[in-house]
Amino acid sequence: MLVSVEWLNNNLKDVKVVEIGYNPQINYYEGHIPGAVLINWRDFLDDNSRDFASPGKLSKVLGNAGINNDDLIVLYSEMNNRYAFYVYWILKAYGHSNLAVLNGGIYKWLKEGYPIESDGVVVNKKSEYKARKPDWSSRILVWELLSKLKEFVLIDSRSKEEYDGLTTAPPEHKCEQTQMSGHIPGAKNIPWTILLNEDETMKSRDELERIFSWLSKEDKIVVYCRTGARASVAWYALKEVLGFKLVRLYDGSWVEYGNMVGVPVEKSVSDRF
Ligand SMILES: O=S(=O)([O-])[S-]
Repeated sequence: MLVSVEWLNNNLKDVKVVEIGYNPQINYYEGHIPGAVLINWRDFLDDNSRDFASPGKLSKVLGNAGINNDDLIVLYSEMNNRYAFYVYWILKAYGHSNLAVLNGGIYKWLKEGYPIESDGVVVNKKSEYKARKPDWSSRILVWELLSKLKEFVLIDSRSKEEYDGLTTAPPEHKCEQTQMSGHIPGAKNIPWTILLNEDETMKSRDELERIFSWLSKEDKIVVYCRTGARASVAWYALKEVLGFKLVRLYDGSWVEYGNMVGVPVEKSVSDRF
């Protein structure tokens, strides 16, 4: 579910607002939505790998933030809300269905003149959260992707420059290069920014239908980007807005694929790396 800034402002007392922090998390301290707790996106991951937190760890993270299983969680994040969609995808897998992303995130909130708080970190009374074992039917791992590559309709949510092989990372992630540039063979490039309006809200259902009109409801769709965050916006648009049933996120994405030996890669320009 997407909620508007107006709706959130009217319902702040009845929901748990969570800002998903990236590094550095200065933005939260400079100003955040009143009552919003800060949880870093890495807290949703395992401590020692890029896999996801165990149900035990997730229960602790959400419990420490004062969140209960029945709470309506409203997520927003830095980086154009991309980590809010990513965490939405993770929490859905863990069975938290009372979940929303703030449409347009903090950018839209500020633009509309709603109040912010900047007097330190919000600390809620701890609660007893119980995360269930995750259902990863919306996720695909690289071995399955590679073994059935031709079965899938692949959507690459990165920028055209990344897709074309001109760069391996967007400017905000320049330090984290991959060995190879290009894209997974057969993938179609639908940069994630196409799905958003200028005010960072998601495009209307009609506009999204037009963007994805080349897909059929039976297609087995796989979306990917560099680490899974931008592609989670496409996953949301396809699954939650347009109702495509067979859409999965390859969260290993280019950071995994572009560092693998011997996997097929397509690029639109000659090798520059
Ligand atoms: O948004 S990202 O995961 O591609 S860096």
